[in-house]
Amino acid sequence: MDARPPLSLPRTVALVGLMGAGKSAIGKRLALRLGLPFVDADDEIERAAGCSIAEIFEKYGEADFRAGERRVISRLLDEPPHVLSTGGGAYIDPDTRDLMRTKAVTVWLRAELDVLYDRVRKRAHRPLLRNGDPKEVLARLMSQRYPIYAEADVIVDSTAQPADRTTDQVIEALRAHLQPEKTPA
Ligand SMILES: Nc1ncnc2c1ncn2[C@@H]1O[C@H](COP(=O)(O)OP(=O)(O)O)[C@@H](O)[C@H]1O
Ligand SMILES: O=C(O)C1=C[C@@H](OP(=O)(O)O)[C@@H](O)[C@H](O)C1
Ligand SMILES: [Mg+2]
Repeated sequence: MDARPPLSLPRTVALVGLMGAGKSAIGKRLALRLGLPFVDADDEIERAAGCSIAEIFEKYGEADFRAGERRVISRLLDEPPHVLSTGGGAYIDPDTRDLMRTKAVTVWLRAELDVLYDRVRKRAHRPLLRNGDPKEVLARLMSQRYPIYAEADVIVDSTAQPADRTTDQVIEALRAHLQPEKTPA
């Protein structure tokens, strides 16, 4: 039993990381545990566009998707504190990253290539993984994006362990970041 007071969040917690890191899955669990609303930015983009992310990429291309993503995330970051799972490229866009830096506590769910691949290979809805070998695409994106995700406020490893355990680790890492004086060394 944890006798410490519940973690209170002054700002939205935004989860970042590559496709398959578990941003959506861990985000839902984290919101439940913290008693906060959960929002998946990708769902909000689909709702605003009236079509799927794959269709947005097909019809308008990635640049238009990023512009829509920026608008939606900007709107969400002006709402009261919640848990926000973002799509893997959101934090890579410099303007969206600036918004998230200013208005959210950012958490990078860092995962190894085999873990990511094992999670994404079962589903085909991610447009960036449809062109070429998905494992090679993920490896390339890791080398491009990991130095940028590393700028997040908090970093937690998303391993093959149960998702609830990773959620516990996110909560501990947030506590250490937000209330360092109350966290035992
Ligand atoms: N330990 C785990 N942590 C996070 N996700 C997991 C785990 N084990 C299996 N998964 C599954 O991996 C898949 C990819 O996760 P998802 O949350 O969609 O990632 P993202 O939003 O970062 O792309 C989901 O179907 C999720 O249920
Ligand atoms: O990495 C990316 O650029 C993308 C990740 C996806 O979200 P998930 O990371 O939740 O799969 C989604 O936003 C879109 O397909 C683009
Ligand atoms: Mg997701």
